[in-house]
Amino acid sequence: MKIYFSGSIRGGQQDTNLYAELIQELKQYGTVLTEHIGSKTIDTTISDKEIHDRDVKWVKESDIVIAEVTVPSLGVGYEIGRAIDMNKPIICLYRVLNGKTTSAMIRGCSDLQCFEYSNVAEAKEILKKQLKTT
Ligand SMILES: O=c1[nH]c(=O)n([C@H]2C[C@H](O)[C@@H](COP(=O)(O)O)O2)cc1CO
Repeated sequence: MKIYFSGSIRGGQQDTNLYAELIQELKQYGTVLTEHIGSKTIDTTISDKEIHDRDVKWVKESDIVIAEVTVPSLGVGYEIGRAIDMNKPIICLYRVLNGKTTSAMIRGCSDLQCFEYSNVAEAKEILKKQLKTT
């Protein structure tokens, strides 16, 4: 199974270590196409167009998209929208921080599965349950 993991980069990298942990967990279920999202080092050798075209190609290739959407990110929202158009199964994970929840355009979308969690162990449990049945 090819997994497209989506998480904020330019939207803010405060959750990068959490993404790395989730990516590590996801590797037991398949190949994660986007391991770089779990690293704070941003690749400056490729252009924005190259990033965009590569990532859309990876979304197309993927069997499932898993997005951590706690940190609002234009890129993550865009990838989710493109994945919906491609009829991909999509799982969104988010935490409620300081009473702020995620966008209604994500939580209210019936084309994806959205789960709230509060710690990594809970996120791993959700992934285990969902990926066994996907
Ligand atoms: O350098 C990058 N590499 C990359 O793969 N992306 C993709 C993957 C992420 O899921 C998403 C993050 O978007 P943003 O940078 O707008 O937060 O976009 C985004 C950037 C920078 O926008």
